[in-house]
Amino acid sequence: MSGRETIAAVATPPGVGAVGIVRVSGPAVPDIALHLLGRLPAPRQALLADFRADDAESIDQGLALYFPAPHSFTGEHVLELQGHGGPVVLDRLLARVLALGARAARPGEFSERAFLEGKLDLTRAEAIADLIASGTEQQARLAARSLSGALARQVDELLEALTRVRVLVEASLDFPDEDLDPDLPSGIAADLGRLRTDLDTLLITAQRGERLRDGLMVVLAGAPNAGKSSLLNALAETDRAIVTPVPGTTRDLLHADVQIDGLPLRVFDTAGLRLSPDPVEQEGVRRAREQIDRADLVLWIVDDADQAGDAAPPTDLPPQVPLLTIHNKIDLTARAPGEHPRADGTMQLACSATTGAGLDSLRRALTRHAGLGTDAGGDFSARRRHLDALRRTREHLAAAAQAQADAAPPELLAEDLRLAQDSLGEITGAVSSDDLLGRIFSEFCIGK
Ligand SMILES: Nc1nc2c(c(=O)[nH]1)N(C=O)[C@@H](CNc1ccc(C(=O)N[C@@H](CCC(=O)O)C(=O)O)cc1)CN2
Ligand SMILES: Nc1nc2c(ncn2[C@@H]2O[C@H](COP(=O)(O)OP(=O)(O)OP(=O)(O)O)[C@@H](O)[C@H]2O)c(=O)[nH]1
Ligand SMILES: [Mg+2]
Repeated sequence: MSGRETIAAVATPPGVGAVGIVRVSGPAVPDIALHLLGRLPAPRQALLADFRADDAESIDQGLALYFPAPHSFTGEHVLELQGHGGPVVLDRLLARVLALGARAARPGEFSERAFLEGKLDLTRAEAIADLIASGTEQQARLAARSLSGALARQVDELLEALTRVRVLVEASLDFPDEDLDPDLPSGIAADLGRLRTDLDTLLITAQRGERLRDGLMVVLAGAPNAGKSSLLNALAETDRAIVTPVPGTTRDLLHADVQIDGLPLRVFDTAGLRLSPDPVEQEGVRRAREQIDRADLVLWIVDDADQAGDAAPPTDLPPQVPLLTIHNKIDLTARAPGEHPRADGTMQLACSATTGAGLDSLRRALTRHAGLGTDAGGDFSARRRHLDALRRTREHLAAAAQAQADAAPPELLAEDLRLAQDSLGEITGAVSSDDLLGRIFSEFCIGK
């Protein structure tokens, strides 16, 4: 810690508030406190004091809190100056602290130091940012669970199990001529099997957590005039998109952010897919297809009157994107609203954008698609970064299991396990690189 610079920032949001906080962290804190307050506050005890300018005149009267290292948020010496919440007061206070030897903190730098000082693992640091940014109660609840360590604990348990297997394998490498337990290979196989099952379970929970954090991208697609724009408006309860009886009305991509039971959705309206001589419409169709490729879910909209019975969606859609067929305009036909099983076992959903019939079923189908239909009590918020690391871990473990089954040289098995451990360790930061840390903490707000 010594030798590190002392950082400072306004920790409260810009604008006017009852109270505003300047936070300072680093080795120069005691010295800064002496100059600014005339004395060092007793540790962790609020001190009412004048915050003094260099001419000893008072900038503000406020509460000062001193957290000596290592018992602070960052693990360094921390000084909190809780003044009156006006932008000019806080700017003057920050300028004074900078003049006394601190430098302005970069976004996320306090949390980064907390991580580097071992106060927070990466999932908890990310959970702080997610908690602050959460837009729904559900997101806030899950982020709070991650902040309590729900993800970190499970990753640590897996890391421990993985380490135990590695120890067994490395032992057989280091002492190849010893009389090792003849049951060792089957023991390793069993441990590996359990590890892979536990990892898959964690991956499923993390996927749900990621969907709740980032939301689902849902794309409305289909033939012109099917009622895509009308459905966007109905789901968003606005007049976001232009609706006319003219096929080919929508050309640009439009989207609306919609919340269903705390699940954030970004719903895209697209140009109706058809061959058109009109270059503007062609471009619209190109953009629609691009968006379909990126979707978490495509709602394929058909006009119920146009479609006899079990209409199958076109075959030129990307096979990896899940698709739900929606029969719209059922107010004009005899079809009952809600879900109907199709002959091939998949579902189709019937609704009317005009009357609203069947829209509740559609909303339920959307939350079910996000994996939120069930009680999710053990959940936590997760990020794409965590999913990537879990998936890479899974691949390395699969390779390890294969090497084991093939009775491959133990060096290969050991290497796969080492790679698996590195990938898993990235999640909490047990294994990390400067590049990774830079990417994570630069997304935080200043003062955090
Ligand atoms: N005024 C204020 N409120 C705040 C924060 C802050 O920094 N200042 N926080 C900041 O984001 C959050 C609280 N998080 C904190 C986490 C750890 C410590 C801390 O002092 N930890 C020491 C002592 C622990 C103990 O006494 O049990 C440590 O970990 O050693 C302080 C705040 C939210 N509210
Ligand atoms: N009766 C009835 N009419 C509907 C319904 N949904 C949409 N329409 C009508 O169908 C026509 C086309 O609706 P849009 O929402 O513009 O259809 P679209 O799929 O966005 O069409 P394009 O943008 O041209 O691809 C309009 O006249 C709508 O009022 C419905 O559920 N019932
Ligand atoms: Mg439209």
